[in-house]
Amino acid sequence: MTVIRATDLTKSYGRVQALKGLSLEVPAGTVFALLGPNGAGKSTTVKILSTLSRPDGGTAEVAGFDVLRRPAAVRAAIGYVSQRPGFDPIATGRENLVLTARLRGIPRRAAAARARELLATFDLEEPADRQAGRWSGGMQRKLDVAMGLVHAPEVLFLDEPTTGLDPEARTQLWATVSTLTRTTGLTVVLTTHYLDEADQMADHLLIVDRGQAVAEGAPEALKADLGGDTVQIDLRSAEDGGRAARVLEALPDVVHVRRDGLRLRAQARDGARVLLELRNAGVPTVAASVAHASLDDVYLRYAGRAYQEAAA
Ligand SMILES: Nc1ncnc2c1ncn2[C@@H]1O[C@H](COP(=O)(O)OP(=O)(O)OP(=O)(O)O)[C@@H](O)[C@H]1O
Repeated sequence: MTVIRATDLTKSYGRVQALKGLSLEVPAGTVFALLGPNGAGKSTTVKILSTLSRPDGGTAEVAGFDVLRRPAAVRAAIGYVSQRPGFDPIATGRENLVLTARLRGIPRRAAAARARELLATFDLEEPADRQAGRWSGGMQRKLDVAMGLVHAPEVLFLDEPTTGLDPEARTQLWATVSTLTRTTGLTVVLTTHYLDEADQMADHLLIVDRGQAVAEGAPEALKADLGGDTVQIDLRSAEDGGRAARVLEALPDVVHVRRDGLRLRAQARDGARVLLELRNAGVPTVAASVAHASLDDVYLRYAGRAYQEAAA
């Protein structure tokens, strides 16, 4: 079942075209990640889907409601956790949750019960009655996510949920979110510029570059589509580079041979065999490595530039 469907979304801010016709479909009960470098258009997409911003063109439906015609119904069906903290630092964690629930129209007693339940789910019972402003960054982030879940939404939007968190807090948040989707059927849509986060968390991934979707699928499938191993070879001279490229291009099962100065990269079904063929052809190498294809390789293949380069 599809819980979000967006078609051909466009959005400009003055002369900046943030979205140039982006479409997506999110299956219910999954973690769906929008991955891309800063400025790719991820936040703009999430803001449109959560009714915080209007598209210039295109359509979007969330939980069966059109975002432009039924914004109130969409808002009732979703939770939204922005990049910036949303809790009141002077109030305790419990007070923040109860207040959020009351603002959502939940009666007093039920609000207190929901707060208790969420504090337990997010392992926040210990600091619950201390001011949230004094909590650790990881705890505060969990509180923000818990506040987004107070009214038990169908869909939870998380904009860059782990930016600024230490590795342990990130891992904890990933674990909690994936448990939630498995146990409650919640659909999570998150944006991230971390390749490892997208790789580990997402059931389904949409790679966004310059306002457009460039690739889509399960992380494992996207990597597998590249054809197995990534081979990287460093050569001594441009002449050796040319020879090596010719050897690689003549091999079956080797694709996307790219030269970058004295470095050669290619996708191969059997990376070790490629290195052997190069040795048999007598091409000397300075260094060589074989690794499973990563999301970095997926990005390079579909966006046509390295992820680091795009992020810079
Ligand atoms: N309110 C705004 N006014 C002007 N330009 C904007 C505004 N919001 C976004 N933009 C521009 O639109 C483009 C897409 O921005 P968006 O925030 O959607 O990207 P992003 O992929 O979410 O990146 P980030 O992680 O930096 O938020 C960028 O060029 C950005 O500078």
